[in-house]
Amino acid sequence: MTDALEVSGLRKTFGEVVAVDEVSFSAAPGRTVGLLGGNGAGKTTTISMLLGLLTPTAGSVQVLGHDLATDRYAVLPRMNFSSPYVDLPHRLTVAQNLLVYAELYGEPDPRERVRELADRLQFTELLDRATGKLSAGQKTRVSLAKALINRPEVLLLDEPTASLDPDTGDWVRRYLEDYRERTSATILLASHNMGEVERLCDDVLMMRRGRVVDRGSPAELLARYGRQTLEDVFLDIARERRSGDRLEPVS
Ligand SMILES: Nc1ncnc2c1ncn2[C@@H]1O[C@H](COP(=O)(O)OP(=O)(O)OP(=O)(O)O)[C@@H](O)[C@H]1O
Repeated sequence: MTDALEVSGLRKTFGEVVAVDEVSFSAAPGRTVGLLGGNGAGKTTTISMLLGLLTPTAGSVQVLGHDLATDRYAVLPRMNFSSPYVDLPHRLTVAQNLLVYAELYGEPDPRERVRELADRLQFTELLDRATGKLSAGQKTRVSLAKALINRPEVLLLDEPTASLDPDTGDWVRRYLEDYRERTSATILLASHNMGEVERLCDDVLMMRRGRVVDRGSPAELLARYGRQTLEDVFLDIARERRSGDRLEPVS
């Protein structure tokens, strides 16, 4: 079976700054891969290259069997993303913004698709509000609706529950689990929320200064570091102690 995502030797430099270095991983259809790392670790830069928004300095990205560098238009309609860093136009209402995307993706009945998503993600009462006047949490929900509008087979999520209160955050996580179950979508999730990563991800890549410094399923990582939570594993990696070139967990 072809992997839905296949990333090989990905590298991105901005002048002197090496933002992403030698990142390789793959994800089979239906799997969820987590990107974990502190501020500046390279998560957003990696996602931007997977979307074709940034051109890699080196390496390759295959999505659903297509090389993103040469064949991106074959695959962009089948993927989508949400990111707190991308703002929708403020003056348009939520419905107007989402309609633009529904039309762009060629939905046969764009208005019905927007109504359906607003209903599913429980923000029907926001449809006629100006997008710029929404709270951060409301924007996050609308951004998720935008990400799901074309029923993506590959979904890239940068901090999907940022700014959500715990109850709404939990609701979004359940929604994503349900979406994955219904569609077998492949999800790449960058998050600072360790509980979220532990719950949703089959595989986790731990990033530090642009590199993947450890990887495995949440259970494997917990066992390897002898920790109870991914948060503790994360702290071990963030406060690494090196022996030669080997990364050793801090006891
Ligand atoms: N356009 C740019 N020009 C110069 N440097 C950049 C640019 N974009 C990112 N960087 C640098 O690349 C590195 C990785 O940044 P990136 O945004 O990918 O990290 P991140 O893991 O998403 O961090 P955060 O958790 O804070 O969002 C950082 O050192 C950042 O300053």
